[in-house]
Amino acid sequence: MSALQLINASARLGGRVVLDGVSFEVDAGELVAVVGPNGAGKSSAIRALAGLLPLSAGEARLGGDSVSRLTDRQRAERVAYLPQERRIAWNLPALEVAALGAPFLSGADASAAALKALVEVEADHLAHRGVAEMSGGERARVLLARALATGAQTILADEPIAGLDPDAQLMVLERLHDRARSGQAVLVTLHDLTLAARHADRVVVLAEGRVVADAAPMQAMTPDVMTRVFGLTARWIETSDGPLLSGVRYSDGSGSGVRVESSEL
Ligand SMILES: Nc1ncnc2c1ncn2[C@@H]1O[C@H](COP(=O)(O)OP(=O)(O)OP(=O)(O)O)[C@@H](O)[C@H]1O
Repeated sequence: MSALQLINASARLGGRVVLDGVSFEVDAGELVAVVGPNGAGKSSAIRALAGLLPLSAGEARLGGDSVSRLTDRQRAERVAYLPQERRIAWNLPALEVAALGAPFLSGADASAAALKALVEVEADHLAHRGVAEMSGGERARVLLARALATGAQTILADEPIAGLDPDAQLMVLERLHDRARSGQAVLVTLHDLTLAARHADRVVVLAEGRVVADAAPMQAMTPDVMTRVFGLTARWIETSDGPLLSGVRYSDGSGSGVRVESSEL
């Protein structure tokens, strides 16, 4: 039984189809990355699995049970959700914010779990600082610590490395990888395709609310898929640090028009 599953999931927002028959699953012990262009439906898929986006058809399952039939408490016990939005309403110290991730523990145990999670994301030096007085990247680490403090079987992290410096990006992916290796199921959305290739066990490519590919990274993000989904002519370069994606954007988005820019992705 998979830790999480979307089965033919469809959803609409504001009258638009945002998920259109999406199916994929993540097993315990796996780190799976969802990639795709802006608006592809990545956050919608994560929100559906967290029980925050109702489906018009199909099913989202956590631990084999339909998310729609779980109580709020059961969902909170089974899933840690790191939203893309990093706003925190109150200027609480980081330790207290991280402790919110462990609501089923008593005060001292919750604080211990929170501190452990802050250490894990190398943010324990921020433990007593108010989150409103932090940089965006520092706050991102605190919110990741809050998600890790839950100890839930499944971690859903929506763009967990956005806005982080390069060292912190690698650190966060390594921590999530560690969590997968210790038996949790981890689903992340990523825009950095090179990091997705290096850190994910599997990559799900979404475009316009549909799954275009679901396979090991190099099988999922083929040059053909890069062209069809991202409008890039892309090639993977093998380096001693792992694969590196080099892409060229063409002005007509087809991968075959006028070359306008070259970049490392
Ligand atoms: N509250 C909303 N009301 C209406 N449409 C929405 C709403 N939120 C998102 N959408 C639309 O749903 C589609 C999917 O959005 P989603 O946030 O899932 O994409 P995404 O792949 O996560 O994008 P990004 O990479 O930009 O974060 C987009 O077309 C978006 O405009």
